[in-house]
Amino acid sequence: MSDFEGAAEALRVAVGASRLRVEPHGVRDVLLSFTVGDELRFAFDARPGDVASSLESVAMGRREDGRAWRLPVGPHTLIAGCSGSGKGSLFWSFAFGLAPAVRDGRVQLHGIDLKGGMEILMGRDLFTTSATSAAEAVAVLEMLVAWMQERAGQYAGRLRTHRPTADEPLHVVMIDELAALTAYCPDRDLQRRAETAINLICSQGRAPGFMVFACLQDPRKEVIPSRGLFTQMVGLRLKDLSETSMVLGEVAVLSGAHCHRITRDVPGTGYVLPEEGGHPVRVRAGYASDEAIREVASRFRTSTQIPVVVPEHGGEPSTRRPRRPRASEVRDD
Ligand SMILES: Nc1ncnc2c1ncn2[C@@H]1O[C@H](COP(=O)(O)OP(=O)(O)OP(=O)(O)O)[C@@H](O)[C@H]1O
Repeated sequence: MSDFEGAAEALRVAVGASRLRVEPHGVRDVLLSFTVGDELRFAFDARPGDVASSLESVAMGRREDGRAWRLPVGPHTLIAGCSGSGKGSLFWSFAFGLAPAVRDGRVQLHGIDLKGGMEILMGRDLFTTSATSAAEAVAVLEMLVAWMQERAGQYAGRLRTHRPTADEPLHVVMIDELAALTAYCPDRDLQRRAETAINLICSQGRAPGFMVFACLQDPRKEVIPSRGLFTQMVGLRLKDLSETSMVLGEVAVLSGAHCHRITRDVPGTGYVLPEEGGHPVRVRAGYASDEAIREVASRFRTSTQIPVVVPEHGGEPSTRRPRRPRASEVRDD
């Protein structure tokens, strides 16, 4: 087996394949799988999800074997990739996948984008709350923690798993750059409160239906201490082998996750560990243009938007809790 692993790169080049996988097959045999051509070389468009979707997983794009790439909706997802690796396309593919459920009220998205809102404001109609400053982000996160704990209290001894409905939606916090909140935030108090709230949602949110989907450039522990609370990771293009190992684990690197070898010309490409187990799979997300984001946001807009209010002269930021939309108010266009 190790002889074949050692010769794998030479064999791959000799055959002209884009990829060679070497794995044991039974007790004595070795299986060599060549991928000829590259399914993921050309970009393709992100599309809104299926209206009848069960909310268990979201169609994000394609896998290297040509099959559709579906990402489990949660509970908590971390997308790591350096600048320009295409995190935006994963952010929007995920939001597009949930868009039909946003329109029918089963999902509420909460967008946090501390890069001046450049990313989320384009699709703001999909978001129940939009935070573009650390103070706003903390207001939203603390509101969600309070809702989560209230719902968990109501479920205690009665229900163990949340089923999203328009009355009790799934809440998904979507963070454009997690480190802007947890590592580079100039206000230490807001940073501490944001970290506490994210940790609480990541550790207690699954059962009552509160999830986090966050993007991150730098996966080091100093930058994201709560990395271990995220239940699934996607590794896009990363700087080096040690970063790939931080995101997907050493075993995944040994079995072929090569985020550090992804080239710049295929943004949105990364590796995931499939739910069913086995080798890491190379995937690519669909591309969401600005026009597509605006179009999907207007078509699937949420009927519940909550203004985030931050007092001008100090004091605690707050959000106004909305009345839950009645079924008759849910649009059907
Ligand atoms: N799936 C994709 N297919 C084709 N092009 C893409 C895809 N995803 C992103 N791009 C393009 O790649 C470039 C970088 O993408 P993006 O801004 O999403 O990267 P990023 O990882 O968010 O970077 P940063 O962290 O600096 O914001 C953009 O020009 C974008 O249009």
